Amino acid sequence: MTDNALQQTAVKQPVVWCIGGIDSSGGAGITRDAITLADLKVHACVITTQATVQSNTVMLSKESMTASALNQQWQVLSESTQASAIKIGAIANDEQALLLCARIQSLAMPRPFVVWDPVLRTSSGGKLSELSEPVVEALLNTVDLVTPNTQELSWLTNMPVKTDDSLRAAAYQLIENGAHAVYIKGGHASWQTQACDTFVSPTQTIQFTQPRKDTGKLRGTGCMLASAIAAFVVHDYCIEDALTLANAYVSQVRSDSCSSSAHTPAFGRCVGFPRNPASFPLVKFSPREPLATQTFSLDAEKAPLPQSNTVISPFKTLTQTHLGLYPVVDSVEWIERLLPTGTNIIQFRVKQGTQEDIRQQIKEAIALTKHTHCQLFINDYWELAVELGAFGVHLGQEDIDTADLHAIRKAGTRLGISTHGFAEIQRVRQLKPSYIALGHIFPTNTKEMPSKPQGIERLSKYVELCEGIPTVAIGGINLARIADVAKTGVNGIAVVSAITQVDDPLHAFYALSKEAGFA
Ligand SMILES: Cc1ncc(COP(=O)(O)OP(=O)(O)O)c(N)n1
Ligand SMILES: Cc1nc(C(=O)O)sc1CCOP(=O)(O)O
Ligand SMILES: [Mg+2]
Repeated sequence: MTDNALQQTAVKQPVVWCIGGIDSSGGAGITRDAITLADLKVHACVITTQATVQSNTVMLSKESMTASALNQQWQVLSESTQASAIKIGAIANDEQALLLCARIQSLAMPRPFVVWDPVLRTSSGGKLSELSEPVVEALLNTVDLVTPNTQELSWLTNMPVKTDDSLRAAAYQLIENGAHAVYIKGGHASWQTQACDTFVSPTQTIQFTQPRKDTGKLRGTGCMLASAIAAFVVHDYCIEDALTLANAYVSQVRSDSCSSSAHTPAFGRCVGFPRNPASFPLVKFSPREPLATQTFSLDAEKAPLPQSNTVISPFKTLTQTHLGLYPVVDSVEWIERLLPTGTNIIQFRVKQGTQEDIRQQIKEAIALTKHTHCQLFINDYWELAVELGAFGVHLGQEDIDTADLHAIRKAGTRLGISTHGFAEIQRVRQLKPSYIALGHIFPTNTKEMPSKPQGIERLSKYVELCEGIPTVAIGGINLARIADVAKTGVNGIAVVSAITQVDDPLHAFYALSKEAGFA
């Protein structure tokens, strides 16, 4: 590659500024950050806080930058590049920290996302940071996310972190102290049987669980994680997905480094975008509870705890997994009208009406489809669907917090669940539903969506991740877009307006099916 071509590649990629120490052994610090970012198609610019002399087992010495040298590096960078995100690692002292706080606060709004990995010690045993309490607080108030391990969490809060309860209390304390969000790495939490990372923000708690893996000699996994989070944020993933992907990325590098001897173990290798479903964590969402009322003992069936070794029996499978076009309609008349197309699946999605009226309509819909091969899913009304013996029920993310999933499974009612990204997929994969819906792929006028449209590239990755569970794409799919959607390998394509808002719905059904290659 010519210098010119190299420069062009770099310019096209988003830029993350990495601020931290140099590890002369090459396993951690800003070297690790730059390698991770390059692996995830992000260009790293670096600002050095200190130069450390260390091997893989021991730290010999360190030399900190003066605040003025740090300032000069910042100045030079800000004149030549714009940071899409900033990743901070080891900060040597209060002077450096206060300078960084001031510089970050002076950035124009909207500021880039800032993640601080508060490295206290190196894995080779050396102390890297001497920060006073008020300065730690100033940093916590400035950055968007802080990613301590349990020892660093204890240092940041001055609280013991030795159990799940004390970990949660310390995380909540950090939020009370002004941190915007915290992601605690569970690798050092020796009391846990699984490796459970915990994200806490003022509004929610998310747990990411993996089986514990022998880390081998791999170093710099904390730097890797925080850099990967920054990379996925600048690639425009929502924070929940960026955390899920970063967790999966580190797990994939770990597995690779344990299974292969063709490289230096402390370095690991580049593995690229995480694609192996086995590397993804189980994800559990819960609202953040007030400190005083924490219980954490949620009903295991309503909100299953992420235990990667728990055996959950699957929901009843579909009778045909080749779903084809999946009309989503709001009346019995629509079902009657579309049944002659021979559709394999249809959804009754009604948002208005009294309970009695809806019960009557569901009864009629079931009667209409009973002796056909059409698989009828009832949206939202899971109790009526179970009671009246519908083929299946379709539920959204909020619904599965409250629905009695055990009752649905016991009744043999199939279950389809909506998802909108990697974190939600990892939340529901463990429930083993009859299908997973992936939305919304394109902008839609049918429903107000809080999430962004996913696009075809992400859809392909979601389909891969759902391995073994049938998938359905939904959202803004029409005749012009359906062929690209079908190429991703989804089992079904759900449409509302492309059938119900056109002059000739039957013709639209056949045309869409043909274009998708279903007919
Ligand atoms: C196939 C399919 N996918 C997604 C949805 C959306 O379901 P939900 O999140 O429950 O939202 P509402 O449809 O209830 O507004 C769906 N219905 N079908
Ligand atoms: C009901 C619904 N759920 C979505 C999701 O992403 O969960 S998108 C959507 C609307 C789909 O309608 P149309 O085909 O007209 O765009
Ligand atoms: Mg619903």
